[in-house]
Amino acid sequence: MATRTTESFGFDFLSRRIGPIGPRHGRLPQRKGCPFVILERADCIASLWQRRTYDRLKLHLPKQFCQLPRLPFPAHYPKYPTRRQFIEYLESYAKHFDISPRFNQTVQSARYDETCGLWRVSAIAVCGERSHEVEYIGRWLVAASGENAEKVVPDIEGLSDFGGRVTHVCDYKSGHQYAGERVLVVGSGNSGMEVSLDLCHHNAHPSMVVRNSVHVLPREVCGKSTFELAVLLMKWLPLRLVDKIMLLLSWLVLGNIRKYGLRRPSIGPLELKNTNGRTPVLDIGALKKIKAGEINVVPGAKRFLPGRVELVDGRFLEIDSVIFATGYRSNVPSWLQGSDFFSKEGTPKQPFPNSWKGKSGLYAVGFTRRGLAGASFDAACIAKDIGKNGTEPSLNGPRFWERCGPSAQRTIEDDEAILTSGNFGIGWNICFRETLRGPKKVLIIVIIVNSRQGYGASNIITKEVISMRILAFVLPVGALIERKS
Ligand SMILES: NC(=O)C1=CN([C@@H]2O[C@H](COP(=O)(O)OP(=O)(O)OC[C@H]3O[C@@H](n4cnc5c(N)ncnc54)[C@H](OP(=O)(O)O)[C@@H]3O)[C@@H](O)[C@H]2O)C=CC1
Ligand SMILES: O=C(O)C(=O)Cc1c[nH]c2ccccc12
Repeated sequence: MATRTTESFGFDFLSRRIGPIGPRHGRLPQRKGCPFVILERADCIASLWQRRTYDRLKLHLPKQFCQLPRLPFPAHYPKYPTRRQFIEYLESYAKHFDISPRFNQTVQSARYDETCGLWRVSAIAVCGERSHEVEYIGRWLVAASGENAEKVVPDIEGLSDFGGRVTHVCDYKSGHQYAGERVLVVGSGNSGMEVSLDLCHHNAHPSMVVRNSVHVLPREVCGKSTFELAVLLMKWLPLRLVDKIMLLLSWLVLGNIRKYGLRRPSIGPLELKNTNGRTPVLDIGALKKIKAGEINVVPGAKRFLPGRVELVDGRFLEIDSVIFATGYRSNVPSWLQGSDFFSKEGTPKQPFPNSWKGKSGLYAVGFTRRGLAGASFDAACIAKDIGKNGTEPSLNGPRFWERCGPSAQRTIEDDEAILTSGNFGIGWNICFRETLRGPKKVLIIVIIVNSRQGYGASNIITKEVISMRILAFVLPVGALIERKS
């Protein structure tokens, strides 16, 4: 039978994806002595990197911009680690710091319970054929489900009639399966460019849809990373001047890209990244293939027909397959309830660098469109903030939670419903829960007391509740939870 389990935590760290961001922010509070739990919907860490990236992928920023705090990449790693190396690094990171996410747990909802001043998170835990609901209760909630939680596939007319293979780039592994095929790659971000290049390497014939302006920068100028150069120049020069230098260098290395169907945006690459979040393409060889005519640049796709596509300029292209490299989106709005901290697109409304802290103990890590370095910044701010609260005298820290032991865990039938809850003042709260077991209704009262009063206090409260003449089954300190003062 499906059951529901409730667990209480002094500190909850919730993540639905343990990419580079999960272990990172899991690590920091641990150092501060805060217990936490990381929820992960996949069955492994770094699931995006393990399952949703192609074989040939390498980091396109130098490794020093992609490492997590307190454990650098191994010295023997190359400047641009491969996908495999990056995954191994993340796995060793989790192992080194003893970070064990709870896998196969998908958060359904998270909401702040005003009454007890705590976050309530409901997750579906899958174990083989069985699944059950788990409720986590905690004082803090960190949204770390990422900017790339779900793939974006545009709804283009006629796609269902196309008849050929249709894939999103997150399911693309290599061009091996596309040898000899005419492939339409929709999208010209870093994924679209790199997949088109990989297709060329496998003797496929890609046409890449570029519907908009795009900044293409060489990954390196004279053996030096363009990104690193930009970071360096930003220390002394204003953003717009750095952008001008980047564009000049790009022109020197790549030439005029306009004649290949690639228009540059009117705003410079770094300014555009800062204002719109659009990442410039860091070219690792696709441009050469475009110049050689091996990657055919085409305008927007208007509609699909069996075996072909009609472009917005009225041309028709015969194609065998379609790969959507049309990006990803956040899924925070689908599970975070009652908070106006996130926009409907699922990213914090406050811009960087103030996007990591919401109200009532809500935090966000990794939504700043600043790659791994941005997530690192958020994580450090959050850990520091929680660490500050954690040393308040009203809080007992992790020892309290250890003392709670098994009493902090209970299992209730899944047809239980929260009936009501009330704040009874003087440092404790009571939540009434109703459980329907067959025809009989049982009222369960979960007592939430200030931890410092311990079990003794909860007994007193229990007696008081009973003396209030409520017909009740009192759960023995079902959820002893630190009350937010
Ligand atoms: N080696 C590496 O390190 C790599 C890193 N990345 C990173 O991963 C992240 C995701 O990149 P990516 O997957 O490229 O996604 P992006 O969101 O960066 O790019 C999506 C692309 O799809 C286009 N697009 C969206 N909808 C349509 C449509 N209906 N018709 C035509 N084009 C469309 C967009 O065009 P428009 O601009 O008009 O919206 C854009 O060019 C980025 O941060 C990127 O830098 C990705 C690949 C490799
Ligand atoms: O990969 C991303 O989305 C990033 O935010 C980091 C990043 C990758 N390439 C860049 C080029 C310019 C500025 C940031 C990045």
